[in-house]
Amino acid sequence: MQLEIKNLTFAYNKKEANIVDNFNLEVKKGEVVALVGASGSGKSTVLRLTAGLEIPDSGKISIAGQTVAGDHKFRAAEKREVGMVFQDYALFPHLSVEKNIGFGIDHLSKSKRKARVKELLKLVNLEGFEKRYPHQLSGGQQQRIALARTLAPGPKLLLLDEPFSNLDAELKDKIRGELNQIIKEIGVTTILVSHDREDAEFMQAREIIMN
Ligand SMILES: Nc1ncnc2c1ncn2[C@@H]1O[C@H](COP(=O)(O)OP(=O)(O)OP(=O)(O)O)[C@@H](O)[C@H]1O
Repeated sequence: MQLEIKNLTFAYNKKEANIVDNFNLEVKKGEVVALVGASGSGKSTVLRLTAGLEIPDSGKISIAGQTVAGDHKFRAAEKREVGMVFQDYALFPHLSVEKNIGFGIDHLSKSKRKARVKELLKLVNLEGFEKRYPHQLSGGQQQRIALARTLAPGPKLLLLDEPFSNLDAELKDKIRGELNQIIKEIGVTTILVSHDREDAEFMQAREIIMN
């Protein structure tokens, strides 16, 4: 299994009800899974726990066979090799596209990093955009750059939180198609959060209903 979640339980406020309560999930390598369900059902929280942005109250999370949370272990977010794209893309506004994408691969030599950035820009169909800044990009282009940045280090797991929520209907169809193609092309194991089941169908994802 690429991701294994066992009896995961978590509350933001420990005096209140659990937001995630005994949640279980197994995702195979290369699989695309969609967490769908009502607002407030804890979809984003499951992603945050998987990424290492929250500490579970109990239960266990394993990525590619290694325990990252539970059994008295906790691996920090930056050591999990998990890539997450947030709803608002969160590109660094003061950095060029090239530097945004290169952010997570600064362990590579300058020439290798440059080549990797080029490769990713090709993947997301934005060749030649290296020197642009986020404010010079459309919403859809920003989203693709955010995806390229997340994919740059070659994550074991790609987490997408409502990736289409900021896009108008027409753009949404286009982006969904492109995203689907990119994910399938590189075969990255993906968990997508959406309040819209149509997104899951479009991405040919296995649906997990949360409530
Ligand atoms: N940092 C936080 N502190 C306290 N409560 C929080 C925090 N983040 C989320 N919550 C609460 O936890 C619950 C689950 O939130 P979560 O974002 O996981 O749901 P969701 O299913 O992704 O919803 P949506 O579709 O609206 O994004 C909500 O009731 C929310 O108000």
